[in-house]
Amino acid sequence: MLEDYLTSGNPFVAYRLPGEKQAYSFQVGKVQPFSISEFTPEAFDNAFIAAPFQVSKSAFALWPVSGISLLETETYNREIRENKSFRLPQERDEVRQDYARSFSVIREALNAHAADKVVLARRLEVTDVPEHILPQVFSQLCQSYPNAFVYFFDHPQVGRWMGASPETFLEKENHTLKTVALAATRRSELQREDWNMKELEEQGLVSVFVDEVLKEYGISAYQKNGPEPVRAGSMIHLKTSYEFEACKIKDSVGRFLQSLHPTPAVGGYPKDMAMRLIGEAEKFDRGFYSGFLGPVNKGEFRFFVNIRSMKLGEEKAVLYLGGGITRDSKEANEWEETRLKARTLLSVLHSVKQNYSNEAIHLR
Ligand SMILES: C=C(O[C@@H]1C=C(C(=O)O)C=C[C@H]1O)C(=O)O
Repeated sequence: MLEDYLTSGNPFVAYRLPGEKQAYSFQVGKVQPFSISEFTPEAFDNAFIAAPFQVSKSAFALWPVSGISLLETETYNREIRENKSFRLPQERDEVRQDYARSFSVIREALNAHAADKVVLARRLEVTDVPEHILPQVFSQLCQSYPNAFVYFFDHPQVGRWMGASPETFLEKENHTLKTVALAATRRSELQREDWNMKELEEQGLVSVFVDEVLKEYGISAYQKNGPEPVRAGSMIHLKTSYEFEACKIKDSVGRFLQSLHPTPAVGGYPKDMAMRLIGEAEKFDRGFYSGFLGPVNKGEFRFFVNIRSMKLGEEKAVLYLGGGITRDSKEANEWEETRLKARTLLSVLHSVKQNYSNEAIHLR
């Protein structure tokens, strides 16, 4: 199925929801650019939504040409497992120095108390990624990350993206809305659970922001659990879960999405200043990275943050990797954290490539 879309050049969407066995796919027909403040589950029923990082830019709704099909993801080679011995190759000095420069722009602003947290992202480019291995990479991501939202889609107006996101943005199921405050990163083999002040603060700021948005919408009765550690591939994050009644924002779901996006998990705190600083420090457009995406169906929707993702094109993959910077952040640790996040996709790309051609992956 995915092979057919790729060879025919037809736009498509494929996704696998967290915890589910089956994936879905469809060929894209109608497309509608829209502002996320206009979103209602009714008007966008059956669509797959992709919203960019910047709220001022258009989000896109992609509708199936006809039906949505089930996609088997376990029919591929079961023997390919995430390669635990995978070693991320060294990156070029230039890339390393660019990151250090961007980091110092953010740090100076934080030291001057312009903001309390800013998420700094960078890119990592992998060359020699042939198109024909992509269906298997998707399938392998589904198998390696059963609790992630795994997606692969292509449309000329959005680009070709694949990822395995551990982060819910906003979900509506059975009259209940759910969101999370997810932040702070550790290697999962470090089993220690004594999170330090820096980690508690960077996650706490996401929680503070969610509390503020809920308050702005007059929502005072909500369930809040956490923070608790959650595993995402070879990492552990801290997560606070929120739940409240969907009727509280019945006529303002779109405006609510706009207020919540981007949370300080991928933007920063306060939001507007963090957005400005990201614009100054990062030398590229994030596009759909750290935006949100997911399906809408029968009045319900499941939106996830577009992280642990890559933009695909011309035999290459560009990974986007971010991490929260606070006044206590150390540059070398933050750099290593972005490399750790790269493992989510690179270890799978690597094993699929090895399986096909016995070749390792190459970084540009
Ligand atoms: C921004 C990313 O991840 C986010 C940032 C985290 C952090 O700063 O520790 C942790 C989880 C995510 O909310 C990313 O993976 O690119």
